[in-house]
Amino acid sequence: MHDDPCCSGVEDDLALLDLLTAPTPPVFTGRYKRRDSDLDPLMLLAAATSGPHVTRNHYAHDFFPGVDDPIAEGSYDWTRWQATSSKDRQERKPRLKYVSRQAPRSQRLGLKRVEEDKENGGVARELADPLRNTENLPPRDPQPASSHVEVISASASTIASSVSTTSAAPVLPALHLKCMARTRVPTPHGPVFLHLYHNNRDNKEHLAIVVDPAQLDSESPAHAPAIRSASLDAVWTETETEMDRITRGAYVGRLSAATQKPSSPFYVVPPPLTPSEALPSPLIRIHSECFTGETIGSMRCDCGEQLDEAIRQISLPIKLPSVTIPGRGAVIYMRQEGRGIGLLSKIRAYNLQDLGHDTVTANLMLGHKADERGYEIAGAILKDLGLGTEEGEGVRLLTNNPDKVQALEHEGVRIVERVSMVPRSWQSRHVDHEHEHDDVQIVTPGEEGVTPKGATMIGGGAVYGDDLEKYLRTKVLRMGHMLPLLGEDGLFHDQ
Ligand SMILES: Nc1nc2c(ncn2[C@@H]2O[C@H](COP(=O)(O)OP(=O)(O)OP(=O)(O)O)[C@@H](O)[C@H]2O)c(=O)[nH]1
Repeated sequence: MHDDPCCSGVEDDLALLDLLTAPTPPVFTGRYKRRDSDLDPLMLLAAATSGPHVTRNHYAHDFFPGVDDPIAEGSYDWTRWQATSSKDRQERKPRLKYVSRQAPRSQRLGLKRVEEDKENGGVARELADPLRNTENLPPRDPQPASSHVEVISASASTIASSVSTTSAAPVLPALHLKCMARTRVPTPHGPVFLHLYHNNRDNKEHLAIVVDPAQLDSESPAHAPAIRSASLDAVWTETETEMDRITRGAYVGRLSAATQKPSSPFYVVPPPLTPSEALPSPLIRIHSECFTGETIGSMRCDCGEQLDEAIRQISLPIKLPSVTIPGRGAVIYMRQEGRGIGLLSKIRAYNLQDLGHDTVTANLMLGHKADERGYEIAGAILKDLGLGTEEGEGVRLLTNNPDKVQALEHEGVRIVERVSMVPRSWQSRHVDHEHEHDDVQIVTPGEEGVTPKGATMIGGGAVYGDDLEKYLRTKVLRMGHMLPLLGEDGLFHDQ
């Protein structure tokens, strides 16, 4: 052993390496005292036995290009070794570069996707591709979380709008859906019941905004059937308490510190006072999420206004020959941002629209369909609320979109009437679209002084502007929305 601490360290390492790599296993004699060295003997051993590509942290990369790969830039091929002067060496200093032996991430993901596509008949790609999937969330487990979950299966498979191309529909698990909670929310148009749904299909929390203020008055007899969620009112577990039911919203009447009456699945709803044929069917809107229009008041679209207008119209009192009853219906709020393409793609589409393309072309340029929404979940929510069922009342649907009517009918929703959603900025120049029923009249709030004109979203009132005009015209001209356009001649033209 050397006395020089520097040399003795290296020699110790080499001796240890020799010993560890010897054909017969080493026997520790206690001659090598433990110390911290610059060279970790275990790393040396790992490097010597596992090949040049193994480093402490990287199992698929070389920071120093492999000596066994003469082609790699910077590597050293000893068979070609020639003595060079120190001047030459300085000129040809090898550049050490980071070299990865993995294919680029995009290529590896691409390959993985092709394999998944083969295995799943194309479904995996649709669900896993982060640029196509709306929220970058993984699909949920197709099985319900627990066996006691009350489920509602929808009647038919998802269909996209008729604007969609005819590619093969992915095979999806049967839809299971459940209302997890409900609560009263006061709004400028009156109280509503907000229902939150979970389902096994898309990992999103879809909502139902139920307008049925008559339910808050549990003392007076009801004139119309209550709009309640069957899955919420069901018994979830044998051990659930009244407080469990009340907390999740399964109660009747209005909650207060003094009144807490849980609903019961065995509770028989008293028959309505008014015969069903005299009642107008509940007014329904299937609304798609629009962060820009509803939250930051974007004037590129009328989505915020439409949401507000729908709640306002549904909340209007209904005047029957002998009595005026509160408005009733629901907005089913679907988390299908950007007509199903997601917020990220919608933001990109807006930039393409600023370049001069319309809303349909911008979607197509991004590799999306003009409309990627499905209505199976919306249909199942309506069914859970007892709306639009074959055996119950039909519904009146607030929309201009013929595809939506068709898609909902395909899901088994009984639509007895379509009610137009005329943009507020167009209302003054259009003929009055007020709904007329033989002896039923919707009370206009201005007349009664009940509620101010619906204007609750950011910016309030009517949305207007060039961007919106272009958007609305495209919906009429390219997506077949059923609204008359005002021509340059000053006349309305049905498209
Ligand atoms: N991709 C895309 N989506 C948009 C654009 N503007 C609004 N949206 C989305 O469109 C959805 C609302 O769709 P609308 O066409 O207004 O309504 P609709 O449901 O088809 O028809 P109506 O029932 O008549 O209102 C929301 O999800 C918005 O986020 C846009 O320029 N591009």
